[in-house]
Order: sequence, then structure tokens, then C-alpha cells
Amino acid sequence: MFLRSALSLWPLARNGTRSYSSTGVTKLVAVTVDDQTGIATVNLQRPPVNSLNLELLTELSSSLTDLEKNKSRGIILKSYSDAVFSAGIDILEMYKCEEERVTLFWSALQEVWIKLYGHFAPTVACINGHAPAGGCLLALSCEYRVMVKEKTIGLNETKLGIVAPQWFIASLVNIIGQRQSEVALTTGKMFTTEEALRIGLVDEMAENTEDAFSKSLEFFKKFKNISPFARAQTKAFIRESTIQALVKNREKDLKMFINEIRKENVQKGLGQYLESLKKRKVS
Ligand SMILES: CCCCCCCCCCCC/C=C/CC(=O)SCCNC(=O)CCNC(=O)[C@H](O)C(C)(C)COP(=O)(O)OP(=O)(O)OC[C@H]1O[C@@H](n2cnc3c(N)ncnc32)[C@H](O)[C@@H]1OP(=O)(O)O
Repeated sequence: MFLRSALSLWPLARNGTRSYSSTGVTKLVAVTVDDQTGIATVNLQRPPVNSLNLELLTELSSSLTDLEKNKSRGIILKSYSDAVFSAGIDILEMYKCEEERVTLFWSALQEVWIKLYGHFAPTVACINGHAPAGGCLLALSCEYRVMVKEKTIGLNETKLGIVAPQWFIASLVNIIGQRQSEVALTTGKMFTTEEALRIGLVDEMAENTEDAFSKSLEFFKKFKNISPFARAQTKAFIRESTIQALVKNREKDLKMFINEIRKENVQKGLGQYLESLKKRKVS
């Protein structure tokens, strides 16, 4: 009953889904809520590779707030593209960046992670494309991961000459354990879907996006006979210490980020990495 009235805030589309965007105009994040199940699909749509810039993160953050307020029954996070789930942080947010913008940018990333990692309803990452670094972080924040075959995922920060912050690391350790994380992080390992499945970094492999989406929907059925309150509170207890570690240190984490990326050698490395991405395209 409550769900129905909450969902009525969203305009109903002909196919039984309600669409909305946090800004009133669908832009970088499109949310549709299935009228029957109350499950929201959050589609990242920033071509070409869904790299995470301030605007995308701001929209994602307000979409997550709206879903929390509207008591969504669950979230499926996916990409508009069948090639890339998210290329991670937009390198241009870190390369030759202005202090004011980079402060807003990193704060928005922290905010998204806190909201997604701690979202009360079940969350699934439908990883229908490559998911390096920040893209992997978004997937790790969800409770369940379904990944399309022959894609790649991982926290490859060291390959860019940067260090993954503690909360990135904790998100990985909580899923694959300390030993596997240490090897993966220090080597900047990008796992194929098959490898990721083998070490438990993802939970299921899918043939294609459609299959991944339908497997993502199946996940919610596990909670058919479980009290939503008991489920949500258990999740909160399990995730609380990881979330609090960042919440209590947001300012310190922000300063560390700004300090780190402004280093001359880091800026040089980021510049070279950007160049290599462009060259890779030509060859
Ligand atoms: C004491 C010290 C303590 C320290 C504490 C910590 C302090 C903080 C440290 C900082 C941490 C910062 C964390 C960062 C995490 C990140 O997310 S960094 C980003 C990492 N991302 C990547 O490495 C992905 C790079 N991209 C790719 O590998 C590929 O693009 C792809 C596999 C995703 C897709 O391949 P394909 O479909 O072939 O597309 P492309 O032709 O490669 O790309 C199209 C287009 O997009 C541009 N692009 C790709 N990725 C990015 C990106 N991340 N940012 C910006 N732009 C990107 C690419 O250059 C192409 O552009 P053009 O069309 O050529 O203009």
C-alpha cells in the first residue's frame, strides 16, 4: 500500500514502468521503476564510456536519494552501452584540475559510494560492459554482481600510478578477501568475467545484456519470504563499519586525494595515460 502511494510520485509509462530523472530531464542517469515489482533500473548513460564526472555523480547521488525516499524495492545498476559499464573516474576530473571542481567531484564520489553501499533495499550490478577502477567500485558497492562474458573488471589504479583509497580497497576486500585483494590491487589486475567469477568477484556470468538483466531480476526473488526490515537491518549491520570508516574521515580522505593527484609525477602519469588511451584507439 505504502509502496504504491510512494511509487505514484513517478509518472507511469505505457509499459508499466515509471520513468524519472533527478533533474526533471533525463540526462546522464535514467531511472525507471517497474510498477509491478517496485524494482528500479538505474541506467548510466554518459557516452562514450560512462566515465564518472561531477555531473554524472551528482545525478546518480540525487537518484539514489529519491529511491531511498520513495522506498524502492531494489535497484539494478546498469549501463546504456553493451561495451562499457563504466570506465571509472573521468581522468579529466583529475588531470590539470581546479581545486573547487575537484573538491565537489571527490565529495560527490564519496556521497554516491556511501548511499549505494548503504542503500536499504537490495542492489544488483548488471555489469554489461567493462568495469575498470571507479566502474568496478560502483559494482562492488552493490550486493550482487551479474557480468556479461568476455568483459573485464578490476581496480587497476596502480597501473595509472595512483593509489586506491581505503574505501575502494575495503569494498574489494569485503568481497574477495585480503589475500586476493592484495595481489589484485598491487598488480592493478583486470579480471576477465570468467576469472572474476572464479574468485567470487562476480556472482554470475551472463551471455549478453538481456540475460544479465534477467539474472539480475532473479536475485530479488531470494528475498520473497524474508522480512524486508530484517534483511535491511542485517545489511546495515554488516556494512556499517566499512561505511563509518569513510563517513568519519571524509575531510581527511578529500585532502589526501587532492594532495595525491596534484603531485607532479601523478599529473605526468595521468597525462601519459590519457595519451595512451587515445593512441590505443587509432591503432
Ligand atoms: C600516502 C598516499 C595515500 C594515497 C591515498 C589515496 C589518494 C587518492 C588517489 C587517487 C585515487 C583515484 C582513483 C581513481 C579511480 C579511477 O577510476 S581512474 C580511471 C581508470 N579507468 C581506466 O583505466 C579505464 C580506461 N579506459 C579503458 O580502458 C577503455 O576506454 C575501456 C575498456 C573502458 C573502453 O574501451 P573502448 O570501448 O575501446 O573505448 P575507448 O576508445 O578506449 O575510449 C573512448 C573514449 O573515451 C576516453 N576514455 C576512456 N576511459 C576514460 C576515462 N576513464 N576518463 C576519461 N576519458 C576516458 C578515451 O580516451 C576515448 O576518447 P577519444 O574518443 O579518443 O577522445
